[in-house]
Amino acid sequence: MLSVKDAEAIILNLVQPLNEQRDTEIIDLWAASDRILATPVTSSLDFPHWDNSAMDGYAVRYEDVQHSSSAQPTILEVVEAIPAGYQPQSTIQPGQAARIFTGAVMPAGADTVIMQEKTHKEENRVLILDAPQPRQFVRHKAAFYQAGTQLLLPGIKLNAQNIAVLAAAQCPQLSVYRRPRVAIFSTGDELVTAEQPLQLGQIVDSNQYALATLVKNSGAEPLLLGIVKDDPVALQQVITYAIANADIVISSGGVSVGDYDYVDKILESLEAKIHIRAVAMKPGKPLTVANFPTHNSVLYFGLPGNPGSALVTFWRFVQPTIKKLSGLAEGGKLEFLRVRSHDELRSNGKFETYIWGCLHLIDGVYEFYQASGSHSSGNLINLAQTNALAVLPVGKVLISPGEEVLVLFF
Ligand SMILES: Nc1nc2c(c(=O)[nH]1)N[C@H]1C(S)=C(S)[C@@H](COP(=O)(O)OP(=O)(O)OC[C@H]3O[C@@H](n4cnc5c(N)ncnc54)[C@H](O)[C@@H]3O)O[C@H]1N2
Ligand code: MOO
Ligand SMILES: [Mg+2]
Repeated sequence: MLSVKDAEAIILNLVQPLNEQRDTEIIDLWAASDRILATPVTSSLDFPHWDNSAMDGYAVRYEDVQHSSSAQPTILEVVEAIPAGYQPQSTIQPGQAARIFTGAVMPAGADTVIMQEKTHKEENRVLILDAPQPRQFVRHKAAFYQAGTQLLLPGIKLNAQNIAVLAAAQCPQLSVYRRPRVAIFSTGDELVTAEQPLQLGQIVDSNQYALATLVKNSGAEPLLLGIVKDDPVALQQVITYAIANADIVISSGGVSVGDYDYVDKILESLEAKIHIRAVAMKPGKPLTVANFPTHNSVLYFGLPGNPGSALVTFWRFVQPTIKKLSGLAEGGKLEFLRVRSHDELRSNGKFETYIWGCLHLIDGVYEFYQASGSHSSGNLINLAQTNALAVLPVGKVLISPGEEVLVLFF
């Protein structure tokens, strides 16, 4: 059976990232949070835009004040006050200073700022009580960034820092990748919505709620196609619609070997190329991944129906796919943390085993706590309030308390 690593490589190889020419939209900077920048940004502004003061104090000529001390202060004439936001009016001559405030433009002639605490003011004169370093407390024009050079690279996620830089560079509108569209539906005659009364044998379609949330959290747009009966005609209709209207299609259920598990058969009837039918992992063994000759860039994930299996396969395979597809420069590689396990973790050693639980910060160090209760992939309940999956590779049957384990943090 295919290993998780090989399955991941096959899947990521099938992903065709959004196109930087076609798949973009212009948005307002106020709406940019978590979007992915599609084009490089340069600015015609230098940062700082002009030499300015880093302190409240006095702008002086270094050569005037270089030998100052509290015993022998230098006395300078204060010729003007320059608050932030105002243009200096004078050129500082030998023996002169300007009162200046943090962020205010340095006046011509001055090259150094003395902080207020090292001075003593007497009417229109100031006593400099300390010898400064040359050019101290001046933030020089273009010291942080030079106009015309690369400011931001495409493929970055727009967080608060990046958005602040774009605002400062006066980019009120910008080009970002469109959000990937992800169609989601659930299969099964036993499924009802959260509002419907339950008859014996029925179960709420919780997967669709979970998957919609995960899709949104991954920066994509869910297209919810509801519950589809275990009926080949209905399944064929919904899959045909989904592949024509989405970048990724996710179904849950119907991918095992039961008489009513139709997904693979319908995909074959639609001439899909099925790249993966099962993966050596637990939970999540019956996983189907396919694409279509007619809709070459659309990827189909038939996730197993058990709630634990659907979530684990999403985290392990679908989330990195969405990331890579969405234009993120860092692509889709998952990052695992190496942490200490608080609990004993067990596997049968035959499959790569994913155990859900919580990462807790203990004295500044993450530790993994296995969720209590059944780890059956049919048990949804103890997945609540978890934030991590511990991974036991094939062949590893036991992680003892205190031993290190690789963990996927979500
Ligand atoms: N003979 C075998 N039987 C099974 C095997 C196997 O290898 N041989 N694999 C088991 C494993 S492992 C899994 S995982 C499941 C996968 O089953 P399917 O993908 O075919 O899913 P269903 O049969 O439709 O449902 C399984 C289970 O999950 C519940 N379910 C389905 N959809 C939802 C949903 N949207 N929300 C909540 N719960 C859902 C469904 O009621 C079933 O209980 O196959 C095993 N069998
Ligand atoms: O592989 Mo299944 O996902 O263990 O229940
Ligand atoms: Mg089944």
